[in-house]
Amino acid sequence: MREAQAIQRLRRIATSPAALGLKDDTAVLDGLVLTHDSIAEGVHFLSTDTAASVGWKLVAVNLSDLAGKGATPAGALLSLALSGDDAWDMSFLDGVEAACESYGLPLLGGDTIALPPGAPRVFGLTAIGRAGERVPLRSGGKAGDVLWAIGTLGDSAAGLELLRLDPASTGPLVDVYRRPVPLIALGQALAPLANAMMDVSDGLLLDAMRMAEASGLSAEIDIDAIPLSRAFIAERSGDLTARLFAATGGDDYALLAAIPADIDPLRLSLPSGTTIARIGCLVAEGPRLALSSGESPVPLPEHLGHEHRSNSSAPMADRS
Ligand SMILES: Nc1ncnc2c1ncn2[C@@H]1O[C@H](COP(=O)(O)OP(=O)(O)O)[C@@H](O)[C@H]1O
Ligand SMILES: Cc1ncc(C[n+]2csc(CCOP(=O)(O)OP(=O)(O)O)c2C)c(N)n1
Ligand SMILES: [Mg+2]
Repeated sequence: MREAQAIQRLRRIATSPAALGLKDDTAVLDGLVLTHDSIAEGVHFLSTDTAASVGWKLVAVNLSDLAGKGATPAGALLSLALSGDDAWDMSFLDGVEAACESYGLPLLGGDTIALPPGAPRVFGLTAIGRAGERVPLRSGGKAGDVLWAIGTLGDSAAGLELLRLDPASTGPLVDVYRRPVPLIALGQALAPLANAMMDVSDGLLLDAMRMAEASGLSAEIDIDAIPLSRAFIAERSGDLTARLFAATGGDDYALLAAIPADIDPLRLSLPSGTTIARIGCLVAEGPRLALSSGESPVPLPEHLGHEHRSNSSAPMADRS
């Protein structure tokens, strides 16, 4: 089954208005922003990744969803699966602690289980945030809004490719893959201005299409405007192939915001070193997603980003 099919089925269960029809990254209940993301060995991290970086990543990917809604971290519940390797598990918790301390996220509780020997590691975290004066949804985009990317794209996917070639790889791209930085302060600064906002976790093109879909609009993206880091360009160049890789690789934990054209977020006093780039706009007409480079249209790549899909089609009876 595909992730989208599962969520479609879940929509019939999640009928509370707070669930926002499962059409956003978070739920919004009584002034709280709620999100839950899991990470699994072989799916979100490599067996060779350090335990502390896995703990950090679990917290960071959840905080990124709060950042996308401009929320302030208020608390977390951790789902911990002990692997039987005590040193690994302790180091994992060091990583969880470091990220919680860095972003002022109090751990409030959770659950602990032990995995059967050799089972892949899977962890979950529920992050709870306090909503700001406005919570920008995926669905709030207006025709004419400018699309802004906050943070660089493609670093993590490039880091993962380096690690696949050589698990001993190091450097800034590997660091972004292992220890993503949630853009909490930027999300808080932009939320009051944005008609729509979300974090980019599955790939810019897929997430931009989701924002356009939720807003009943079309997204136009200038592939040349996608923000790339110096490390990314040094590794892969800034040509069209590299840019499409950056726009579809996912795991970025950047933000995508739709902001009215008459507001210039570059005028805000954003934290120094912030990368923020005007990458396109939302329009009323046209295909759901259109790409261009210079003045020329660019055909959409086959895969716009990462979507989970189960490999097994074995019926339940065969699984026992
Ligand atoms: N197993 C699940 N049970 C209930 N809701 C789910 C489940 N999986 C995903 N969702 C909901 O579907 C929506 C989309 O999920 P997802 O794509 O994972 O969001 P994000 O990329 O922001 O983490 C969210 O509202 C999420 O809460
Ligand atoms: C070992 C490994 N293989 C592949 C990837 C790439 N990858 C896995 S999940 C994902 C997208 C984000 O994960 P998801 O579970 O969809 O998070 P969410 O969108 O729910 O925040 C990407 C790009 C990875 N991070 N690690
Ligand atoms: Mg999720």
